[in-house]
Amino acid sequence: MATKKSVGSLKEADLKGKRVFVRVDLNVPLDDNFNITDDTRIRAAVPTIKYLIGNAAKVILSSHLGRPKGVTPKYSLKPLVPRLSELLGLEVKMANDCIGEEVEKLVAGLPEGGVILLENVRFYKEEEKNEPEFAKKLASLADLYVNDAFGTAHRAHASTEGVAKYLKPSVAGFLMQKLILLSYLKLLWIFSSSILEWVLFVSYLHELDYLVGAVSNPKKPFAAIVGGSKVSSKIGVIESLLEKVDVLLLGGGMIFTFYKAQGLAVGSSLVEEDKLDLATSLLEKAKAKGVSLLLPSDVVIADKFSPDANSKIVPASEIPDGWMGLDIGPDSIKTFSEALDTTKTIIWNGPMGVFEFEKFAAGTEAIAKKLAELGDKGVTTIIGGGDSVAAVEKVGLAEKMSHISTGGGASLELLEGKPLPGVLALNDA
Ligand SMILES: Nc1ncnc2c1ncn2[C@@H]1O[C@H](COP(=O)(O)OP(=O)(O)O)[C@@H](O)[C@H]1O
Ligand SMILES: O=C(OP(=O)(O)O)[C@H](O)COP(=O)(O)O
Repeated sequence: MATKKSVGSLKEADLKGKRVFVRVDLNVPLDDNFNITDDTRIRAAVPTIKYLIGNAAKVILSSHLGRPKGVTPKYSLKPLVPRLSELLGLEVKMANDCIGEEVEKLVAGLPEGGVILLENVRFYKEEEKNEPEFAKKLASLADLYVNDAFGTAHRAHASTEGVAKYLKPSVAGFLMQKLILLSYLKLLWIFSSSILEWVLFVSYLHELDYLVGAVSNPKKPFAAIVGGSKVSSKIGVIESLLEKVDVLLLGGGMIFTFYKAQGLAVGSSLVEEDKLDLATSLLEKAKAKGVSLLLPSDVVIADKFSPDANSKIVPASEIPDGWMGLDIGPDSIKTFSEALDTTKTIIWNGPMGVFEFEKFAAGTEAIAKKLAELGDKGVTTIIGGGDSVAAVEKVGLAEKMSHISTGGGASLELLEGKPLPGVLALNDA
């Protein structure tokens, strides 16, 4: 990092009349009627966009939503336009595509201070493959590049990484700038011999100190809670978490791969078959390291993936064929709560269950309440991830947490010490 500082930051860029390609992470949760159930990520993108509008730039917003395979109306970004327009105080224009002639015409007609939102960039498979020709097409729409998509900073995709090669300057937005400062602070912590320098720096940037503390010097015991459904993306992170944490609680869709690796039946629960060996080795590693790795002892199972499914609570070892685990059970909530009672720092990514369905929300809500209660007692609590933050917002406890991060996988990879491609690609990184 910090190799090409001369090109400058967003504050130094000449913006008047310039077309700016802004990658944001607007991957927000939507319900079945396309209502936004949590707008945290939209709100987090607003300061950068408002700054660009205020400096007479022509703003071209790009984001993904979900993981579509090709053009899928369900994953259109259109439902976000009203909320985005409301937050920005102007009418955001929606493009029907993210590249091509029609988009070029829309961009050409953009007034200074105007904003268009491109359609879901993942409608093109070239996005995730980071294909140079696709990145060039995105780049051709603009004069400069701003990346403010912290939640997607761990992905080397065309709109998060590739495009930076063809658009100069390419700089961080304000949300991402926090991240770059964070990386700097990490190095400072490692190399600084002056505690005073460190204390001064951290107090100056106090909004970062929770994450910095968690990354470099957590108050111990340190616990991580990992759940959610992105098992293949996140199971690998557990290996490095085992180097850092004293307690590791697993929930959500993550657990069934571990159960299966132990020879338990998991019915039709979410399982990553090719991660069974990894799960076994993680259990062994936890034991060897003396990390208290807890899997739920009971689960709430359902006969279908639906809010009105029949449900029952069973021991983890008794999931029948045809049933799937959609939440952690009451005994597990109790055990997890007790394990958290003695900790001083907690980082949480991934809901404990399918909290979007009331029948399977109890585990996530109980853990959110536990963190809020511990936060009141001085424990540092950090929540990251689109759905995890949505869950905590849903129960009205976001304000109680020490730090809310828009990134789940990105925060975990940061904690792992991995360089994030979306940050490295920038001129000011
Ligand atoms: N047991 C489970 N089976 C399937 N999906 C689950 C399970 N538990 C939680 N989930 C789902 O995980 C999703 C969130 O996962 P993820 O994207 O990894 O979290 P985040 O967005 O916080 O990083 C939620 O939509 C939730 O419904
Ligand atoms: O929601 C996201 O990450 P998260 O679920 O880890 O918080 C980001 O938008 C990245 O999405 P991806 O994991 O489909 O690349």
